Amino acid sequence: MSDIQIINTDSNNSLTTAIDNLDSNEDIREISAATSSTNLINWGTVSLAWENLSYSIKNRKIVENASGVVKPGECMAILGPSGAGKSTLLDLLAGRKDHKNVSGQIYLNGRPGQIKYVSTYVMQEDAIMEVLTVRENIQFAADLCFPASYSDAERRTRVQDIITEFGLDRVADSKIGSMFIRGVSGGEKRRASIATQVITLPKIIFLDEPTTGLDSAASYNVMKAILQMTQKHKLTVIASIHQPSTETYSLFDKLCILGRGRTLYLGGREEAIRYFENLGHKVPNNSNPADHFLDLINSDFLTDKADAEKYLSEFVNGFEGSEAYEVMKSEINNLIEKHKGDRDTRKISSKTTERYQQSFMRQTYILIIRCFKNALRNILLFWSRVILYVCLGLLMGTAWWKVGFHQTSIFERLTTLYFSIAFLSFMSTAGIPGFLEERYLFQRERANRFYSVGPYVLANTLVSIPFICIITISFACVMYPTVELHSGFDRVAIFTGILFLSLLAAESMVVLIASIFPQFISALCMAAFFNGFWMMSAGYIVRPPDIPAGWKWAHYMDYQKYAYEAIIYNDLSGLTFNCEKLSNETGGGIKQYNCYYGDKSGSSAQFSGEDVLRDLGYDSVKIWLWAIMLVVIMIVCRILFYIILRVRRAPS
Ligand SMILES: Nc1ncnc2c1ncn2[C@@H]1O[C@H](COP(=O)(O)OP(=O)(O)OP(=O)(O)O)[C@@H](O)[C@H]1O
Repeated sequence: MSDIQIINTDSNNSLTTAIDNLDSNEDIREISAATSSTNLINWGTVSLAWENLSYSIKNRKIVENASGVVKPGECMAILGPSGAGKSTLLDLLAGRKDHKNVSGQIYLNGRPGQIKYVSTYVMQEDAIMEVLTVRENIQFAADLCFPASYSDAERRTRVQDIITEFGLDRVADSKIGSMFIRGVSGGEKRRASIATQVITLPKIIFLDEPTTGLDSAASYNVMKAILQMTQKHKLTVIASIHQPSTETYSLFDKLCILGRGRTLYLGGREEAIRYFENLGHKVPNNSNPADHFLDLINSDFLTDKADAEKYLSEFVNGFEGSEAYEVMKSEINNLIEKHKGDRDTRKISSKTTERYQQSFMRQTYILIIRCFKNALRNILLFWSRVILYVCLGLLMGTAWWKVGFHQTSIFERLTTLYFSIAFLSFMSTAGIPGFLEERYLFQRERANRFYSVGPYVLANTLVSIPFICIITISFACVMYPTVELHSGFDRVAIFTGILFLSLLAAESMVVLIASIFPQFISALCMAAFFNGFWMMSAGYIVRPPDIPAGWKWAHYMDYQKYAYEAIIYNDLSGLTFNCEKLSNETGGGIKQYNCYYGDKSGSSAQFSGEDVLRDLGYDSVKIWLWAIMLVVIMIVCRILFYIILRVRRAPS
């Protein structure tokens, strides 16, 4: 019987299964559900072993013939010089590499298995919301990934426990901190980030360089917290690490030392000193053993390639002929032998087959609360835009102060309205940094199966609505009365409503672009490019009849066209404009008035807004239909956003 015990949380019936023979997707899905829902529960322990693991790219062996074992309660460090293959080995063990380039075996409790369903991979970069407190971040993670059967009190207790385990009590209610808010220290931030990702106590934890960027004291505290958790909960932990200090090094139980993808040593940390001493490389007194090993095996600076190969091969051969190697091999064999008779014992109850802990609606609700808090506190996301738009409203108000009803005001009205749509839409790009930060967190949490794409997209969409509403109203309140556009509640309401829908469409387009181009500069460039493109085809810079036939499609796809035409129609219809007076005399063919629109015979002193709309070709605009078009464009962008997130995986 396997060590892996899965408890059915819904029925409280104990089910036992082995994580093996998971050939069909159905099985994988079931195990995934069961394991993630029971990580916190009495689930047994998992040992990880690998044999003859190799990984090649373009005929180059990045990891070669690696074998090893890590048992529950052990914390192993993967050490090696830069480019030795530490991250690659970690990724291989975590099942994050393309199978077609991988050979060898990975065993969970001595049996082949699907590792990603019993493990968590903690990446180097912090994945945490900077404007939330340490406790809020951990609490949201707990709300998302604990089984629904857990009460609020149980979740809070577990959150407090992990805060204490990671030594974060003192800063539990401090914000993480961003460029605008002074927050916790780098080490505390790293610990909080790790805590949010391992709160379910996955049986195996992979950490990619968890101490990168931290000073030695902070690194020590991070590793100590991880080690305490490893021992307390009998977890299996593997971390790649770059030059640990003596104190940090002393926390590891095991070492795997790599050189150019080959295993130069794998075994106990303390035994490593004796092992290298036997090879004639005694660790000098009062020196850091990790530094000594790394100096010893670093062949990068041997100019002759053959010499470097020979030098490393001596270590590889030395290890393969050593007692440490025999111990490792017999540990792997014992595990395989012990679990030889294990069979996939039972089908897991259908009640445990949900992939996520919370229902779709509950995931959406939790994410809405979190996104809302983030948007409320994250100055970059919306508030910077509110300030910007109010300033812009003031600027426009002073530039086009009370435009009036002379025919020359028509040009000013068209320009003001076009500028309102085009520039405000353009400024949606200000939300890119905040969105990218949130997207990064989404990728990490999705990879750890906290929630699915649908709830995230829905939460992101719904939360943007009230904030864009605030932005639109604050701009309209300043600009509309100062420019003195068409008065009346209904006119103001239509202007604000159309601007609001246009900004929603612009926002949807920006998040879509940023999801396709997730690096800040490329997202910014592409968003600017598309905004420029829509500005050009909206019908103001190039009048609709003059748009070349080959570009007509862009005009009809352009959300700015619908917004611009709708607010022009809203403003001009029902108004009367005065023509330029040329002469007081009448008769004899003398032109009394010069009218830009309407009756141009010279006898008419005024023309209507409808005349202007007809001349410009906007007389067939239907405001409600154009508003629907804006909603359709927004929905299409959001659906594409969903599809992009679904098909795009987090970079490994
Ligand atoms: N996808 C890839 N294509 C080509 N070469 C790769 C790829 N992935 C890794 N490598 C190469 O494999 C070697 C090992 O890379 P890896 O990132 O695992 O090393 P590392 O020990 O983690 O290095 P560092 O400590 O500098 O992060 C490097 O020489 C790297 O250039």
